[in-house]
Amino acid sequence: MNATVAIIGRPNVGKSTLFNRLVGKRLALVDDTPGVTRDRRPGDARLGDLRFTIVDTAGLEDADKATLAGRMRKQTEEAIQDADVVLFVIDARAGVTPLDAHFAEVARKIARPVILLANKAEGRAGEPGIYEAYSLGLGEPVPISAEHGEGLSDLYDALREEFEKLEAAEGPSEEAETDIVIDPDADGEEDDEPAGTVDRPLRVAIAGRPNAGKSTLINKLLGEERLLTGPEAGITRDSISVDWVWRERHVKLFDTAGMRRKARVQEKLEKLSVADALRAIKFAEVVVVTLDANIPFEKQDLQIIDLVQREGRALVIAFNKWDTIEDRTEVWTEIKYQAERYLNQVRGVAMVPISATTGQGLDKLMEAVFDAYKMWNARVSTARLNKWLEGVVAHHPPPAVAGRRIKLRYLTQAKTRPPHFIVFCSRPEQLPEAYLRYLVNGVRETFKLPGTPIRLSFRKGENPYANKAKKKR
Ligand SMILES: Nc1nc2c(ncn2[C@@H]2O[C@H](COP(=O)(O)OP(=O)(O)OP(=O)(O)O)[C@@H](O)[C@H]2O)c(=O)[nH]1
Ligand SMILES: Nc1nc2c(ncn2[C@@H]2O[C@H](COP(=O)(O)OP(=O)(O)OP(=O)(O)O)[C@@H](O)[C@H]2O)c(=O)[nH]1
Repeated sequence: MNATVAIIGRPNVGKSTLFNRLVGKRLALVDDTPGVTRDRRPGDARLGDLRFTIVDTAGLEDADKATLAGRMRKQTEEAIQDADVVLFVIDARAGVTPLDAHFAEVARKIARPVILLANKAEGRAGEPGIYEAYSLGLGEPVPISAEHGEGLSDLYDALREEFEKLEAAEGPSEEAETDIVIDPDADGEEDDEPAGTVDRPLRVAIAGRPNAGKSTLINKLLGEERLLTGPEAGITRDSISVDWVWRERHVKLFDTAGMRRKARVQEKLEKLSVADALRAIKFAEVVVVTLDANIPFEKQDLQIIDLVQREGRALVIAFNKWDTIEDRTEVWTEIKYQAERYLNQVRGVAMVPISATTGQGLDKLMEAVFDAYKMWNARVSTARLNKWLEGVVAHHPPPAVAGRRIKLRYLTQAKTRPPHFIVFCSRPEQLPEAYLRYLVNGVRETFKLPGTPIRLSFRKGENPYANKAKKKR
């Protein structure tokens, strides 16, 4: 795979310097007059063992304020069209400017993975800008100094991760890409619902251990014996996908091991299915983990659920073969009880009893799939988060460690799909695990995110707004 990576950002943030750094030759013109990069130029880049094509986007020759934003939008969209990954560069010393914010909105709407780079971060002058960068909603900024060659190993890690995802997605699905379409509306947790159209079907994986009924489930959903009449078992190692429409919404379903059962020797199956599940999970936005309601929460089931959680996918659990259960009330009570015990990390996850053979519960299952997807895309405004954090600090502050209280200063959501929150605090390394869980559960309950994997990271630092205020003083 030869990936193409585009560098975008407003004039003068250091795009050409970064380009030169990655290409290793003085190809692009660097100047501190904004707009000196006149062309979109490609170069062969290397970073560690990564090889890729890097494209520097054109600068804007005239600095006519009235047309700048519009022209940048057009140019950026063009550059992004051919790119697999986008590097969005801001100047950490200048902080987030309105033009950056406008630009970030364009970048957020595109279906490409974006890595946010806070350039000119050498020394401490870039620090406030780095914190501010979280507010762009493009994930965690990677501080770099293109000029001094600092932060390149973090850039390497970020790129590598994206390349790996691209490679994984290159398998069976042509359009399996890591979309980062998220809601630019910073003011609420409603989300746009991008997937479900012809162009962007919602990617749903059906995972579960052998014999749980995955193939039967997919066949029933599709209403035809599609999977079983597919290519011969053993021909492909990839999971297979089928397109399907549910209530006018387009869905791409991925199955895992079903097809291969006949081709593989029995003893291999136990091991394989987890690796297979992982593969399907990586393609998917929502994963339906199918359990046999007669024997739910086996070790392998929990392993698969754990994988989904770790991969940060939206999750729904289907309890299949419900037609074979006699005392349904009793069994359901028991399942709910066990779920509390085993599924603490995805508290409140949607659980749906189904029968893949009779079709019972399948509409409920699909409703749960779309609901889970919606939550996975949720965005909570910074204002609401900090209002909540204020209450936490007042009533359940973190414990004192070695006689000093750890201060929680600021909370913001850096990313969706899944929701990822960043807490700025003093001495993050000393916050106890239990307190972290307390915060995650608090966020989950307060902002109504049951069952969604939630990421919460800690950063050492001040409240970026406090910093700004200080600067002004
Ligand atoms: N301090 C510092 N300055 C940098 C860094 N990277 C770039 N610069 C400076 O920032 C200025 C702009 O850099 P360019 O690479 O030309 O910026 P650009 O984004 O390509 O600009 P346009 O071509 O106008 O779009 C130059 O003076 C660079 O020397 C850095 O890491 N630290
Ligand atoms: N009674 C009942 N049996 C079911 C149901 N769903 C699947 N089965 C049966 O369970 C067995 C396994 O179903 P499959 O669909 O092949 O299971 P799978 O999960 O695809 O299995 P692998 O191919 O091994 O991964 C078959 O005998 C199915 O007929 C259900 O809802 N009710």
